[in-house]
Amino acid sequence: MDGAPGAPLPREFLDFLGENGLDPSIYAAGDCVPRYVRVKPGGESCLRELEGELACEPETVDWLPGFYSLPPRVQIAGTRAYREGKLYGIDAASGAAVSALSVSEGDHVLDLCAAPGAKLCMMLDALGDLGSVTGVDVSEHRLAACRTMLQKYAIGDRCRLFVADGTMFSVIPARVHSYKSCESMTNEEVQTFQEWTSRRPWKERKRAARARQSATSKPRLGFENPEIIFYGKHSGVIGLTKDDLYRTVSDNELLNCGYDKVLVDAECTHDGSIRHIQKFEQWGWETLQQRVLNAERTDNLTLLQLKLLINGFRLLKVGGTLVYSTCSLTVAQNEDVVERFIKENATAVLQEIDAAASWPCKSGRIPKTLRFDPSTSQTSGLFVAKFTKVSL
Ligand SMILES: C[S@@+](CC[C@H](N)C(=O)[O-])C[C@H]1O[C@@H](n2cnc3c(N)ncnc32)[C@H](O)[C@@H]1O
Repeated sequence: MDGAPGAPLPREFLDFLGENGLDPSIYAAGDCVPRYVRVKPGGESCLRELEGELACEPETVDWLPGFYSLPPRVQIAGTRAYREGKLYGIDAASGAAVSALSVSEGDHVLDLCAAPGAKLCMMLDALGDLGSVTGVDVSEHRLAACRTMLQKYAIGDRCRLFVADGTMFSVIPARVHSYKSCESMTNEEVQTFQEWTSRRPWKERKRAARARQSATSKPRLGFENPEIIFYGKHSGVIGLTKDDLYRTVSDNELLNCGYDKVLVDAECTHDGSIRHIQKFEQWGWETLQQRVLNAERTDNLTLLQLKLLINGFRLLKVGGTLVYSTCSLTVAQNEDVVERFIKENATAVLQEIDAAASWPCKSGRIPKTLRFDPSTSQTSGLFVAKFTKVSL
């Protein structure tokens, strides 16, 4: 298989699609899927300038407010609007997954697989002047990129970021801490979190370096202690003690004080992402075998996806909303995971995504779940399921 652009997909990948009941023709749209950008609320004036710089007109995405489509091969990184943090690249199907969560002012939101963070940025914009977003990712360097994004787009005020295993993460929402912190603040001896700065005091940097060193000698997955790597001014962290921040509550208490909204945008084989698949033309098709097609990896992934979904749901309050999404189109990583999850979680109920009536997607194998496929949606491939937690 040569690496020429537009080269046919390799036999192994076609076999993978066949085994998973996927029609290879959905990839035929690959070269025509537009590039999407989201303009930050209030930044729409940059569109005229963008049109001049890119010599093409950004087209409004009718079904998704704030989104614009551009020709597939346009590069936005050199534009002024991008450099000045007025827009960022995010696929429209990803935007739909966030939209399905219906984040509103005052919500306390958990993003359990947050990095590199385009969806997290979109959720922060929806928060307004109240609430918080807690971003979690197991990959420190990917989450550091997410922190850079928050700083670039100046939207991190109500956000906190934890390097942690999402299958075990247990930090409670910011509103629960703030109640407790009033009591703990009376003891001046207790060390509390100060305003976040990238320039940490020498002692703290030394401690973090020691922690990092010992972490590299242990496998990262399975670690139990989350590490906070960023918190904004109004994220509810300042003034807390470490004990307060990392205080856990029982599963029963979580029913009342859990997160209002949870996004589980789970790690997956990325086979629905046409741009991701195209990258293997440069990386070499043999790496596709290891990173996408390997059956053992897929089995481990489906287990990871289920565990992430179960833990995300555990941290959701009664009446709250959880969205599960992947950029794989295989049934094993989507409907099968959803089915197993519902079977084991009696309080989880699938919800209709009302806004989807105008979206260019199809129903998944399970009613109320959705599939965006590149050929019909003109977006990257994505699966979305929305749940609520009912009390029994
Ligand atoms: C599909 S990406 C998330 C994309 C992200 N939501 C966005 O919009 O930019 C999946 C992420 O899951 C993370 N991940 C993998 N295993 C994890 C785990 N056990 N806990 C938390 N995050 C995990 C990966 O590091 C990766 O960043």
